Amino acid sequence: MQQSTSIIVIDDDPLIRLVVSGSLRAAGLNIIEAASGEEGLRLFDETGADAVLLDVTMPSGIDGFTTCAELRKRAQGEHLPILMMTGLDDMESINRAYEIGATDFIHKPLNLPLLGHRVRYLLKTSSTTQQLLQSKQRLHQMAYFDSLTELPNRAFFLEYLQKMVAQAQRKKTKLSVLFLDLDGFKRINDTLGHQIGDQVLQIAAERLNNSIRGSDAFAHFGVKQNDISLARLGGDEFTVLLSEIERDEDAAIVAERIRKNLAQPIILGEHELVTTTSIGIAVYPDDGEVAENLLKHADLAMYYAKRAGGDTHRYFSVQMTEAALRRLNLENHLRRAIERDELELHYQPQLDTHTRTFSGLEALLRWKNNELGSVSPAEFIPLAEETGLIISIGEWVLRRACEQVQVWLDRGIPLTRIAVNVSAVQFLHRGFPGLVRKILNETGLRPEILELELTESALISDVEYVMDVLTELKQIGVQLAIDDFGTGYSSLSRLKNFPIDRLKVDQMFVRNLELNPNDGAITSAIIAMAGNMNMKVTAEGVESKFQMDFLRNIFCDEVQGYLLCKPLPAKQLEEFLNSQS
Ligand SMILES: Nc1nc2c(ncn2[C@@H]2O[C@@H]3COP(=O)(O)O[C@H]4[C@@H](O)[C@H](n5cnc6c(=O)[nH]c(N)nc65)O[C@@H]4COP(=O)(O)O[C@H]3[C@H]2O)c(=O)[nH]1
Repeated sequence: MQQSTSIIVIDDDPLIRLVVSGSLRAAGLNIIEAASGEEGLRLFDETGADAVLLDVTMPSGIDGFTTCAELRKRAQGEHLPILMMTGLDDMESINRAYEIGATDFIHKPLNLPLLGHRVRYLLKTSSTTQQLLQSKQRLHQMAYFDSLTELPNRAFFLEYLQKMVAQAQRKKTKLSVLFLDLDGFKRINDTLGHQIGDQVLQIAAERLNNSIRGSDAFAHFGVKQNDISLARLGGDEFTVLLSEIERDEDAAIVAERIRKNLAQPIILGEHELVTTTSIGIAVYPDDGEVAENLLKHADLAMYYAKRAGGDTHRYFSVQMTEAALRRLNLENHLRRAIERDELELHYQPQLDTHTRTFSGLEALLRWKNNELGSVSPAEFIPLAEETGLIISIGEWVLRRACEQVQVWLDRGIPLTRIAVNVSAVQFLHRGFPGLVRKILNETGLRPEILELELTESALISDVEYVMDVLTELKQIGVQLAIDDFGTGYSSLSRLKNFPIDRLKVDQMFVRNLELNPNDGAITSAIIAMAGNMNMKVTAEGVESKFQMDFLRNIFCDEVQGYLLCKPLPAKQLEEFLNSQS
């Protein structure tokens, strides 16, 4: 036992103090003497102690029981070994001593030679108990808290939510679960690395905490309110529980406060990041009567907020479940579409307005499934992007299109270009340029024949990374086009830094040419500016002669649309091209 181990001996009898202290000092312990309960408490507060020896009867002040109870109330005294000194047959005192929190007792007259051993034994068992307690606390922390943000985790949240649902049921009140997901977090992680990703999550957790501070949602749980009013479920998913709301709308007020706080830019070194948040809301009892369903429905509502473009909130509705079932069904079938040979490419010709010949083709994906019938790419491409299936599907499209065009070129059909749509997810996936190079090698197609149609959204993330990929693609020798131009975020001045060969004006402008003179003006301006930047322009969705003439008059390089030809399967497209020559 170390000399620094200190024991407070509290007894009003100076003789007992003397002999007890002497015996304990001889056992190597450091002794502090106190002549009353009050003095003992004061000394404990001032110096602390590893154990206390305490006389039961001290007539002049507070007695041993009160002193023991007072010691136990102190944070430091909760697990303090307290040895009480009682009369030999005083069963009542012994029982009371245990009830009040004494660790053990010794009776008078004291057996002094044994006293040192007794106290050392007590200290030893107490330190083992302390260690057990600490490991229990650590285990609890690990099981119920997330180590990165120190927020409660999914297990904690679900248990707590169950309790709160039971309470809401008893009290006939409403509660609300908010399910949060950071928009574009995966991209931050992928492009800037996990360390930055982790920092973003920590900052988000802190902002969340600040957003809900002051709410009393967790007051009754016996854990500090700010620690548990929200949880991190994993990844970039967080939840907030509002355990009592009056009206459904109250949840949206909280959601909006959170959304705005989280949308503030985050500065990390030289990076300025904006992470917006999508929030789904489910309200008890309407949206679910058990915790798991409420959480599931809030998650589903979050997914709809995300699909609406993110940075917003959505309330759960029953229709969402139906749509989710369809989505799940679609996803299951889509996973096996390639191996079941359900995918096919159609090709739509593009007309060169200067030479009046069909110069290029756009490959458009079609999916026909026995159970689902034909599914529109507008429906399954976003699903493929969300599930990551677009990586294998996109590779299939690229290979199939290159193979087919090479076959046509070998047959002497004079094609100068095949345009293939590339999703943002696919473009930003590591190794995309390598894949393009590999497919060109495998199929033997000359690189300049292949044009990759990128979306504006692919270009707005990490500018440096995007520039590297574009440069590598240009080194391979392929052409680069921006699809659906005019509707997205890019301005032409931003695009001028990128090595882009062509803009495809969005169908929306072409559709309104007859009705809205503004759209005509915008289209003319895009064509003029693109010309200045050495980019060609293709107009999509041309359906009428008026649109065609208008576009030709403003020197649009190429047009594509139902007026000329619908997207056709390979065989029919070949017949169409042959009929034109
Ligand atoms: N109203 C009208 N529509 C016309 C006309 N001419 C062509 N279209 C349609 O307009 C869409 C043009 O393709 P997009 O803007 O790239 O838009 C495409 C593209 O974003 C995506 N997509 C299609 N195939 C692929 C693919 O292989 N990979 C990826 N990542 N996306 C694809 O799905 C979208 C929709 O494809 P589709 O349904 O094939 O729809 C095609 C095409 O069939 C017209 O005169 N009038």
